Amino acid sequence: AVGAATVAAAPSRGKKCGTQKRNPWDLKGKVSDMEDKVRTYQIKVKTLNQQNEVLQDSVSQSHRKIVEVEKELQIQRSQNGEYEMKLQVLAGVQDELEKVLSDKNFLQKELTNLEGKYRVMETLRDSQETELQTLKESTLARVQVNLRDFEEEVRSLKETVAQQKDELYAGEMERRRLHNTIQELKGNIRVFCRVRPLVGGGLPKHVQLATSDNKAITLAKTEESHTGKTADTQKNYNFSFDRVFGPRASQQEVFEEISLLVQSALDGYNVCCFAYGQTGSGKTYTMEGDEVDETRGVIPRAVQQIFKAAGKLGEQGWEFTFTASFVEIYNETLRDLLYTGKSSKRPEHEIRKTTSNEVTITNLTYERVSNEDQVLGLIALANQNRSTAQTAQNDRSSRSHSVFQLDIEGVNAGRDVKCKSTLCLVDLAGSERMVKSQSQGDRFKEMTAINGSLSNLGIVIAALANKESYVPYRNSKLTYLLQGCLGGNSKTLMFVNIAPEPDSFGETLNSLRFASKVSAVLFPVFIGQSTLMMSLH
Ligand SMILES: Nc1ncnc2c1ncn2[C@@H]1O[C@H](COP(=O)(O)OP(=O)(O)OP(=O)(O)O)[C@@H](O)[C@H]1O
Repeated sequence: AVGAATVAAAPSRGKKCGTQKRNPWDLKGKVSDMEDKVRTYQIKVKTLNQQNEVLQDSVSQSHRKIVEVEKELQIQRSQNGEYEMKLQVLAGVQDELEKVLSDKNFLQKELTNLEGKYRVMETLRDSQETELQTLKESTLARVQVNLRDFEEEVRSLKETVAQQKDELYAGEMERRRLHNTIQELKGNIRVFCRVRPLVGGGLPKHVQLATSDNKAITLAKTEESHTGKTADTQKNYNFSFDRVFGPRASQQEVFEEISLLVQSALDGYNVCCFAYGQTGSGKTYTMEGDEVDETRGVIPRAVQQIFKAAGKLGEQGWEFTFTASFVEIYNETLRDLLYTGKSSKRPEHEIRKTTSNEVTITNLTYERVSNEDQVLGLIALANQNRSTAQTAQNDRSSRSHSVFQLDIEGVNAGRDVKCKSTLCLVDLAGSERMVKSQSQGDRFKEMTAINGSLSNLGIVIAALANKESYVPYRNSKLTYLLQGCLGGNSKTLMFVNIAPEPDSFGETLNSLRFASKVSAVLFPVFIGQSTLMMSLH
């Protein structure tokens, strides 16, 4: 600003000079003008120089400033680069934030939506809870009333049930008493006769059965005239028993009679059933029968009845345990038919009496059973054991007694009563008499043993029926083993099985006579036929 003022002052002086006109001659004046001009110019130059310097100064200053500004610009530019990068990053962040924001908005909307729904649900729940509460209260009240009614009903039903149980128990006891009275009236010892069908079929000619009461049987023998001049005569042998079954009688029919005794076994009475008769007369068929349902014999049917009846008595509080054993008596020696061990290690057996006077056999298999199938399995095992012995000794089973025993123990804990009994089913050895010519050695020994034990059985039964003070149980293994099941309140049933073929006449007559002896000692008063029979001897 100072420079500019100085330069502005110079032209005003020059102008003044320029206005003064010099004469051409006035050289001096002219020189002085010139000098003035020079001085002015000099001043101008000086001023200009000064201005120049000032300007140069300011230019250099400006340069410096430019450098500085450029530097700053440089810095600024590099900062700008950084800023741009940051800006880019921030733009990315902004994008993300915007996305997040839009997500947030979406979620917010959803949330609002859900909150709305939740509120609706809450309202619904509240109303349902109120409804439920009301329902609960009313139902509870109703249920409580019903429950009280039910309790009352249950109490009265329980009383009725208890009363009916008492009545049922009294009824059951009365049934037992009556059943036993009937059995005793029928006789604690009974004899049934069963005629086997002819081997070739058809009806036997010399064996006639009474048609009226199923109790009489007539054995007829035609005797040829020795002289040939008189007509042949027919001799009739009449017998009567508690029941006679003809060749057509089914296993079911036969069992119906025995089933009453089987019931007695469950009622706590010992029951013993024998099959007596010559070899091939049908003893095993009667006692065991075949495997087919209709032809099953006494043992499987009795067992079936017992388990069925025990199940029914279970409803009245009775609990039963059953123990089965199966023993063979051959030549007065006992053999366990349920033995499953090595034959070389077969133990020996002895009949013993326990301290409570019960008969037991040492080393014998006593098998706990609870259903029919188990017993059938044991019968099969016994048959297997018998057939093994059979191969070693021909026809052995006919010459041995086989005794199946089922020990029955019943407890009625509620009534504090117990009952104990044994059901004994015996397939006796063939009863044929000794033929002297054939009976030697072992065979003679066998026959003696069989005849001995069978006749002793007759003697024991007779002694029991006559209520004799001494009963010779110990005279044979069979009666010693069975003494618990014979006598007292026990029920005894003897089957006499007979073969109807004419060539068996002698043995049949013999069997009928033996059975009649037993029958006769039992009913000497009632059965006239027995008296007739006795006279035949
Ligand atoms: N009532 C009957 N109905 C049909 N078949 C019978 C009858 N009784 C016996 N049998 C048949 O007669 C044959 C001989 O009977 P079973 O074996 O029962 O005689 P057993 O007296 O037991 O002879 P053993 O003393 O040899 O054992 C058998 O084949 C048997 O099936």
